[in-house]
Amino acid sequence: MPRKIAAGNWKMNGTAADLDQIKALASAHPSPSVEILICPPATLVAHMADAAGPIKVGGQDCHAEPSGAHTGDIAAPMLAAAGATAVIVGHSERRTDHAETDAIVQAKARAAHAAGLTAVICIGETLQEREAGTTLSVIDTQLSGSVPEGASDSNTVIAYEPLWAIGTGKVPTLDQIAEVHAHIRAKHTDLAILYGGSVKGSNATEIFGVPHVNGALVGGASLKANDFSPIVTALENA
Ligand SMILES: O=C(CO)COP(=O)(O)O
Repeated sequence: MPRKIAAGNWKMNGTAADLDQIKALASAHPSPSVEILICPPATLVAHMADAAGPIKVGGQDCHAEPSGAHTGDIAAPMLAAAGATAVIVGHSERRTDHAETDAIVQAKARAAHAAGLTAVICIGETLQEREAGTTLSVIDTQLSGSVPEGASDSNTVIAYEPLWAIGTGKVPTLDQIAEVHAHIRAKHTDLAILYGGSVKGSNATEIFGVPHVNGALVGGASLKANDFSPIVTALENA
């Protein structure tokens, strides 16, 4: 069975004052039966790792190189040294804002593996691609281009995040989630597959009931412990 993960992506939100949220989350889940992973901005990784108790901490991106002249970038070994155990790579906001291709995402995932981090590789279709009926072929291209050789349940997680569901409050139907997750499962039998896009406490239970959904990658509802905790509980009970 793949691992079960309730993951939060804080995106470009949070300062030291928000570490109270991680402390509250840790005290609400002192011995969780699923993995809880929070990916704060890079400025908070080390602080959060100190305060997180049983909660794992991850980065939101890493460079493909382990060091060098890359102003503003963060290397995977730096994240590991700061206490991270995972890093998100290929989030659609990075693919869009920073023109990251599948090849770049794959190189970043390799860098994550080399640093001993779990790579949380994000894929997903745009609304136009869904309406054109090309969702599964887009997923195939992203999977074959972004997932490196040597990916296993211990070092790689796939996050399916349809772009049109991110931050919009729109969630695919359960059948639509099921179709894509089954498609990914057929190619990656051992990897955890997370769903992401407008997951909340109110819809988590039904989403976690979909076959081959092994958890969630949550944006907005991961910022506050009171919002994220019910999602963790829903996954524990799934
Ligand atoms: O992009 C996401 C997580 O990486 C999803 O964001 P929301 O949960 O805010 O829709």
